[in-house]
Amino acid sequence: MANAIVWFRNDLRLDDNPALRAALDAGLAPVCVYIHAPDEEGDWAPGAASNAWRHRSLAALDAELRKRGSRLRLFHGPSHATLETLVDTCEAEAVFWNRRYDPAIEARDTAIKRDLRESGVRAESHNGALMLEPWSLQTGQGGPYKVFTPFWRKALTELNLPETWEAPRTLPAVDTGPSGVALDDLQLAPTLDWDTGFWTFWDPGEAGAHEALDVFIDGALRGYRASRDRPDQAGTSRLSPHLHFGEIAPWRVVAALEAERNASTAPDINAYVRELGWREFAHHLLHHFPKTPAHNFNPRFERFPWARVQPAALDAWRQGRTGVPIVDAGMRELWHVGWMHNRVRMIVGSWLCKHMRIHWREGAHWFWDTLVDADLANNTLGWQWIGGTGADASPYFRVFNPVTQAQKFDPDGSYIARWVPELAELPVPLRFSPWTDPDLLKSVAPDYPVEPIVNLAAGREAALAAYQASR
Ligand SMILES: Cc1cc2nc3c(=O)[nH]c(=O)nc-3n(C[C@H](O)[C@H](O)[C@H](O)COP(=O)(O)OP(=O)(O)OC[C@H]3O[C@@H](n4cnc5c(N)ncnc54)[C@H](O)[C@@H]3O)c2cc1C
Repeated sequence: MANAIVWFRNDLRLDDNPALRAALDAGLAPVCVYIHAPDEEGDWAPGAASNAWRHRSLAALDAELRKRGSRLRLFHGPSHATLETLVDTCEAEAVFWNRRYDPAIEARDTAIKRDLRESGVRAESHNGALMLEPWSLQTGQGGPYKVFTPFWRKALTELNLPETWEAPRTLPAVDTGPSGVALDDLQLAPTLDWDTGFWTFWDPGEAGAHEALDVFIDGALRGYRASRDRPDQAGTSRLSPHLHFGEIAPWRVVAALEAERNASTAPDINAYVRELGWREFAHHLLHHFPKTPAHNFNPRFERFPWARVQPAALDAWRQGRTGVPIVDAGMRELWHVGWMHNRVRMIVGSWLCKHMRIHWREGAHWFWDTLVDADLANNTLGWQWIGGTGADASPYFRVFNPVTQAQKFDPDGSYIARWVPELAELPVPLRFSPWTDPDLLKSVAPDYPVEPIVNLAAGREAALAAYQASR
């Protein structure tokens, strides 16, 4: 049996893995490799939380491969040269991989594919991450979509999801070629154990992804439409890091949900699939507007008077010490868990970009380093949306009031009490705005800021004035 390199990247799974399947369908024995090359990711080398996740996910993938008689070989980049060496030393006829869509990676992969083909090697990339390729939909005028609703309406008419595919129970063992380096040599795991809190919440790897999906289907799916906005409840699937690392295919998620469809679950399933649609839209935008991770989608914001960054104020936001409980709860959840509820991502983002008037890029970079689901397409869309600078965005003049947001989405203050425990002794209404009773606040939580770092009303007015001035 001849060999093929299967180059794993953000597709750290065996089931529903089109590249692995292509190698097997071609009658080739897969040599499974992962190449660590963060300097090839342009300005967006993976952050610390992402690396911590990847370390465990690679270990899980290797364990799954070994159960089947194969193994994962790990290498340091550069990717191009490493693949060429592997083709020679493993006597491989072909290289298969699943596509990634980050601009720097797309450019790199295009060059690698061209060069491999020119040297007579079969080089093939597949879609392992999305329900629709980012370039597959066009507006009536022939351009990219910039608004989600028409994009998704069109996408629903074009969706043709693949059947799910189970990887074989055994895979050929290939002995030729280098065995690679040890996982620890990639230095992905943190040297200080700041991530210990993560692993009570998460189980990286394909089995963990399947488990998270099962938990969601047995629990939060029913009622998702309403509870997805409630950070005080386990109302969402928490599949985002699993989807980002490709530990589960989106079409497997949809197939599992569709199996539950009936008159009562249909609204929740439709709402969930629509959220997956935002993920598709984010990749569509990133593909067509590759500069948006660093530049405002809406060019008029190039003139916007963002505030000069005060390091102490930015640190207060990052560390959850702004004096606004729902903002601080979100930022502390992020630090402890590597994840934050979507509603709270919007609240902390609005606070940063509007009340503090700090450029959304600062927020995007902090999320990039601290989120286990950090994803260039989704993070860019999320920050440009909440910053008001994006394609289909919340307008800049819509300034979230963090007190009314907390009252609405954390009505008994339990999310705040969980992540800002020093405020748990306060009566519920005061947990939303503790500065309104400074004496009680000082007696209950002497170390908590007595007032917000930006006055709510004044910050809102200043943001709106800056917006007006830049029009
Ligand atoms: C400022 C900001 C930054 C964000 N950064 C990221 C990021 O780096 N990575 C990331 O995956 N998501 C990001 N999001 C989107 C969203 O917050 C997360 O996808 C969601 O909270 C993940 O939780 P879940 O899996 O339980 O979501 P669920 O509600 O269970 O949704 C299911 C899946 O749909 C997708 N999805 C849901 N909402 C969105 C959305 N608004 N945009 C794109 N895809 C979505 C995700 O893949 C998610 O796993 C960001 C949102 C904001 C406002």
